[in-house]
Amino acid sequence: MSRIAYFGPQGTFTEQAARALAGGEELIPVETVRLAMTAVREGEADAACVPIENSVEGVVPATLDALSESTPLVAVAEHILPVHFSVLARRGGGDIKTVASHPHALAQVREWLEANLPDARPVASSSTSAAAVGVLDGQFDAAVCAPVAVEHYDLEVLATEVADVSDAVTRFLLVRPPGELPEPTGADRTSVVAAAVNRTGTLAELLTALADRGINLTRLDARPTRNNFGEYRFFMDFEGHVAEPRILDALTALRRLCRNLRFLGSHPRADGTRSTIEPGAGNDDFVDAAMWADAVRKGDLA
Ligand SMILES: O=C(O)C(=O)Cc1ccccc1
Repeated sequence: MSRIAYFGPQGTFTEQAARALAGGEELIPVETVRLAMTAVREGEADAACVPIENSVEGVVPATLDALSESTPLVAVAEHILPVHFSVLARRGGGDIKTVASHPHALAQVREWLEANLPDARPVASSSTSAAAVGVLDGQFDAAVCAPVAVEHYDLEVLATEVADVSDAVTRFLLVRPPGELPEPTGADRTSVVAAAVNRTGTLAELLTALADRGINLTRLDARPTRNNFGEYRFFMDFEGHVAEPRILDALTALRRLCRNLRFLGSHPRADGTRSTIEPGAGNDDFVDAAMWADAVRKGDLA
């Protein structure tokens, strides 16, 4: 049985995603996203389940930072969860003066809190379940949690189905040390993080390397390198799988353009969306062009 570290404690959205991605495996709750990945890097877990991006709030910065540091990990699977929240409080508790949750959760219920708990001060906690634990401990008066949290924490449900944007979703990754990659399916996503040299036009060059090969970008985020003020790493997700000639060609182009390029995985997309293939940019076109160039080089073609 594999050991899967997940961003816990018990009852987080990430636990729900981990169950969907690796249900029969041993699930180990870990306090932060970074520590979940450290558990994998240090061999205490075989894989980690972490949140990566939300349709309302965007990327989870802690996940990007942990993916770019230390030894490489690659994403081998993803899961998308619809996200709505339950608001929990101590049984028989008094006024709600503080309401705690993960910053992503607070950002997604801001309007609801203003309308329903206008006097409560929002307080950031490390995860939605950490907020529930804080309510039990008397640290906060209410917590904005995943619906499953009530199964783990003896708290009263003040409200369910809370969400300012009703169809919000969060995408989660299963990451593990580099090894055999999942097979390409035609509906895949590839991720990289690029440390480009700091000169005019470098980001445009990276994006052009993809655009020239007809590769559709699905996410672009920048995070500071932390060492040099003004220097950034670019996280790019795009359609396709490294096993495809067109994607491999793009990766080698990116590698030439970057001071440092880290491959973060190729895996099937949870939404099943198949890659867009532009005219002249299919895998057959790349194979055919490479064969033609090879023949020219060998002098087989006039
Ligand atoms: O704190 C959690 O439950 C998480 O898994 C992170 C998170 C927070 C808010 C929305 C989706 C995921």
